[in-house]
Amino acid sequence: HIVHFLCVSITLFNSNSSNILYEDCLIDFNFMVHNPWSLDVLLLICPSCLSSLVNQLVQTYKHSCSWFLGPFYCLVRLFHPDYNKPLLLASASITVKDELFYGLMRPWLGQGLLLSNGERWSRHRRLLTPAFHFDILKNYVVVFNHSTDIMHAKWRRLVAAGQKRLDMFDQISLMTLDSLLKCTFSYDSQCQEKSSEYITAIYELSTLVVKRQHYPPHHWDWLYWRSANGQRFRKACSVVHGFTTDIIQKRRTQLLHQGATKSQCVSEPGTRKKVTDFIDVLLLSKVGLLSIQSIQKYGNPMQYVFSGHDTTASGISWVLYNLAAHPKYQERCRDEIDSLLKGRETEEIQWDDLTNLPFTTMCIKESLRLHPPVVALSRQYTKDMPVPGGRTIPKGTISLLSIYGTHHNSEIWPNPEVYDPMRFDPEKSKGRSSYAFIPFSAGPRNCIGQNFAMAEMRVAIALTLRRFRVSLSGQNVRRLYTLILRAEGGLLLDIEPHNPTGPATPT
Ligand code: HEM
Repeated sequence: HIVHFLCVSITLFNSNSSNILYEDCLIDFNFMVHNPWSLDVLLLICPSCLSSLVNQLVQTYKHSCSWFLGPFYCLVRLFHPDYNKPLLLASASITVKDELFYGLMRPWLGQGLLLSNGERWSRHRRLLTPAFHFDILKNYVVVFNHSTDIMHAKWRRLVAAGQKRLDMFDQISLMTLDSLLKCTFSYDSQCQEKSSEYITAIYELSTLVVKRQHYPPHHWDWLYWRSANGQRFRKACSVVHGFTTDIIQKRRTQLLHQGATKSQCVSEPGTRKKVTDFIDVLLLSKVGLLSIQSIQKYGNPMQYVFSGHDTTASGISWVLYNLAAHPKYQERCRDEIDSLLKGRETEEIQWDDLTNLPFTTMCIKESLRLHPPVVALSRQYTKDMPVPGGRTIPKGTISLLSIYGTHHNSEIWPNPEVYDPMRFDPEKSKGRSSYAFIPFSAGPRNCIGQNFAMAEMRVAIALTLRRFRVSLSGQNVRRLYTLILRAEGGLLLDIEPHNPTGPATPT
């Protein structure tokens, strides 16, 4: 690590050898020259410059390019569907999630689905797939409505108190955390109304992982665990792990008393049999009720909360931002939602309604293209990987599949910076590669929660537009690459209550 640290410094200070990576980050390069001993100069990836850096790279290299981080790491960055395809479709047995990017999350998230590889991953994925069955997801729509209602009640109180400018990320990530904890752990955290040690710990961990990622000396465990941040990380981990173990223990005892079996987990398609939730699917394996130790072998279940709440919150926040920036699309979505709910006694969005919001869904997809919550995937392969043009990515090379880059590639998406929901009109989508739009990744390691996320996004967007108008706050919004795509300084939007013609009060 020390050698790498020095080599990275040399690379950074030698502008000739770093012309690709730092073309767009010259501001930081100047900063480095003036502060040669500041450890901050080793911020390899300047989060707020990175999105424009990737834009620039995509414009120059339409398919792929490579980066050298010191002499040790060669990264291949891919931005084209034809290049993404063979890598995304590679079997799990030769695909490895590399440690440079994912390893830092391991002390928190353990060896679960998100971070495991090979046979362990396959077993785990088979175990969890039933937890995302449509018959289970259907029941979550009630929860999505309810969590959104709680958020809107809070917004109304804030507006009444004179505060109409809100940071969407703050508001929406609490809402998605609330609903995810209810859906996955049957746990009502009330996190939208009151703060808790556990919620604070989750926030702390997300922030500390990003800080560590951007500070190479802390990639070295020995140093990190002795640092103040390392100790904060350890403390937050023990709060989160203690919390989940407790919830699982309680649910396990309940199931034990009820004599529950696996057959109760998933209802038969089309029937209304008892449906248990995610934690039950995890606990009730085909060999019977799993022990806490066996559950932990599958990794900390907390990772589903992590993978699910911040990503969905980023997705919803950027949709609202794009609709605030394009009032005509906002109005068109609102008309669609108003006519869907017309004549109903309640404002609840139901499962069957989700397929009846075609324009709103196009707006959501276009936002996921322009502002994908997960900006890149990182992989290593245990075999040489052939890509188009007779080229090969040598085995072991870190391959960054740039979701952001692919979605901003002008070869695939003309005028990529323009927000145009009509790109997702079924007629216009014909003939487009399935690997051109990959917010949820693709292939065997795609996002297991994508239907969950799309359902929650549609419910939250529909109810928000039904009850509020959103407009830009006038603040300059700059994309910020962290573990997920955020906005520098928060995503501030102005909200104004809107009274639809139908019933105005949430159920
Ligand atoms: C808009 C919301 C979401 C987006 C954009 C998103 C995106 C992604 C992406 C790109 C991956 C691949 C990551 C990689 O290979 O490194 C992924 C994996 C995953 N996601 Fe999501 N996700 C979202 C919501 C959710 C939700 C709601 C859940 C759970 C409730 C979830 C659970 C997971 C899990 C467990 C994996 C690992 C799957 C595997 O490796 O087999 N995600 N997600």
